[in-house]
Parts: sequence; C-alpha cells; structure tokens
Amino acid sequence: MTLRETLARVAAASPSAMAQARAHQGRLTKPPGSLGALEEVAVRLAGAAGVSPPPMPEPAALAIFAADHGVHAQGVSPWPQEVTLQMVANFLAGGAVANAFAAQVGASVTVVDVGVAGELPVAEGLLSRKIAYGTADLSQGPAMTVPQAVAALEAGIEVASSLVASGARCLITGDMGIANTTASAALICAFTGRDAARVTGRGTGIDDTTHAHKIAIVRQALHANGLPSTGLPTPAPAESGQGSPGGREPLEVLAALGGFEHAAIAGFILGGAAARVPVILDGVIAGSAALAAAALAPAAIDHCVAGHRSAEPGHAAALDHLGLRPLVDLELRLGEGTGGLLAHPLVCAAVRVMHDVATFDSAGVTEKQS
Ligand SMILES: Cc1cc2ncn([C@H]3O[C@H](COP(=O)(O)O)[C@@H](O)[C@H]3O)c2cc1C
Ligand SMILES: O=C(O)c1cccnc1
Repeated sequence: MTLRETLARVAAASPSAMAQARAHQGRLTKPPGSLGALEEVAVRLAGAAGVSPPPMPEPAALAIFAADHGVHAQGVSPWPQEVTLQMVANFLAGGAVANAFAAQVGASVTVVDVGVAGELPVAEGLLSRKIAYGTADLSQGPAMTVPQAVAALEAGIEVASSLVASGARCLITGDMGIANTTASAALICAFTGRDAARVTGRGTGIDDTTHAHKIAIVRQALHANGLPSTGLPTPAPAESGQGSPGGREPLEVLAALGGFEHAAIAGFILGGAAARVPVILDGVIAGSAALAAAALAPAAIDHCVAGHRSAEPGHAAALDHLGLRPLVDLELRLGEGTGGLLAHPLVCAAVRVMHDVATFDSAGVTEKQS
C-alpha cells in the first residue's frame, strides 16, 4: 500500500465503542476505576478497534528497523557506527536484550534493514529494504530526500501490513541505529517546539562535554534545514489536524531531520493504524517517529499505546505532545523495542479483563450502596 492510500485509511477512534467499553468497565465486579490506567488502555483499544470489548492484542510482533546516520561523524555517540550492523547480526542470532524480552512475552521478532551502512548476509528473519547506506549528516542539510523518506515510510507500512496478514494482532516498534538519539532529539524539537537543551539526552552514555556538543549539533541541524530552533511549537495533533513546524510540510521535516528507521517506524505506525491493529510504542526513537506519523495523520495516535517512558528527556516531551501516558517507567534507555515488549502483557491483561471478568449481575455480587 502506498503512503497516500494508507493515510486515507487511518480512521479515528470510535466514540461509541469507547462509551460501550467505559460502561462495561463500570459493570465489572470491581470498584469503579480500581484498575487505574489499565481501564483507559482497554477503552483506548476498544475505540481503536471500533468494537467493545476489543480483540485480544495477541499474538504480538516486534519489528526492529535498523539504519545508520551521517550525523555520527559529528561525534554525538560514543559507539562506532559498525555496532549497528553487528547488533543486527546479534538480533538474528537471538542474542540481544530484545530477543530475551520477546521470548519472555511470546512476541515474534522481524529485523528490517532500511539503511545500514554495510552489507548484511541474507538471513531468516531479516528483511532487506535498504534505501541507502546511512543518511546524510542532518547537521549540514537534509538527512534524506523526500522520495527516500517516502520509501522508508512505505517500507514500514509494508512490514506492518504483512505482519498483520500473517496473524499479528499487536505491533511493537523497535529500532537500531548508532547516533539515532540525535536525530530523535532534532525531530522532537521541530515537532514540539521545545528547546534542544531540554530534549537532547545522553543516549548510550556521554559525558558533559559531549552532551553540550550534541545539543549544539541538534541546534545546528535545525538551522541548516531552515527550521526554527525554539519557541514555535506545532499545535498538538488533537487540537490541530496537521502539525507543520515553521510552515513546512511534515514529510519535509521528517526527511530533513529523521533517520531511515524513524521514517520506517512512522510508516509502521500508520500501517498498524490503517489495519486497526494496536501499536505499542517503545522509547524516544519511536516517540519522535510517532510525532511525524501524527503530523501526517493525527488519528494514527488513537491506535498507539505508549509502552514505557525512557530516560531520554525528549521522550517525555514527545509523549506529552501526543497526549500519551506511558505504561511503565523503569528508566530504560536501550531501544530495540525493549520497553514496548515489557508493556505487552499489561496491554493484554487490560483487554482480558473486558473478556473474562464477571459483571455484578452475572456473578450475583451486590453493588455499592451510594
Ligand atoms: C551495544 C548496543 C546495543 C543497542 N541496542 C540499542 N541501542 C540503542 O542505542 C543507539 C542510540 O544511542 P546513541 O544515539 O547514543 O548512539 C541506537 O542504536 C539504539 O537502538 C544500542 C546501542 C548499543 C551500543
Ligand atoms: O529511549 C530509547 O529508546 C533509547 C535511549 C537511549 C539509547 N537508545 C534508545
């Protein structure tokens, strides 16, 4: 499916399914509201599916989108670029944290090369959708051309559609790309209007000097791409329809500042939303990609659940802008889909309540008196 067709298919949550889900929650044998945020998760999934109770969000499929970044040359990450390719091999061999967590929660793992700067062997579980051998350096000009960004978005859409066609009923976002927290911070600045100093984090672990340099690189990237560096927030998707930083098209902003994996994750979100299959978002890379997806199709966010809040400061800013509440906060700062995977059993439990728990009527339990 093309980007245009997918955008046309993304539908907003159904208010009547949400109202039915809320009413059903009120009849279950528990004090009203006693399941806290999990009640809202079930209502959200009912709205997204257009039916209450919503289908169980399983089986789950994790897609890890991998790519390299020209901005790595600016010294924004302490890790060499070849770690991206080496970690792809590790995912395929089953040796990464994402593999352990996926095994724990029963999710499948698909790895997608959308722009790794090196040759990967043909392997089971690896989809080759390479657009280029890494992006250009966003601090010098656009990281991608608009056609490259569209190709990456469409790769993400295709992966979402094919996972759903093979039976997945919940999609989980994953990323791998050394230096991708720099691109994430730049996207978050552009789409939320926050200052680089507030949203740029330490990624895989950098000292104060490198952190100050990374903030300067994010500012330079906004400047080099003709985008405002502070104070011009795009309206939140719920209020606005489309967000367009500095009057620029969302697609242009994504191409200027994003990585191939950011664009592919945005497409994966749109593909899930178009199929009405829920998408659990992982950390700051997914959060920044979701800002782009929301700018392209605001209703896509109705189909997303924020799996966790990462330790990267920009992640909270992105979630705040999107109006998403993270399910867990374990100070994770890994990516790969790890925080999204850990949230999956919680999302399943929230929906199972709607299917399995008795009502006051059916169980003969007396309701609250006043
Ligand atoms: C061994 C290793 C495994 C990883 N798995 C995910 N990331 C995460 O860290 C990287 C982003 O951080 P920065 O912007 O600081 O480079 C991305 O690859 C992300 O997926 C990893 C990083 C490393 C080093
Ligand atoms: O928030 C994340 O997912 C994250 C943080 C640091 C490094 N890589 C990923």
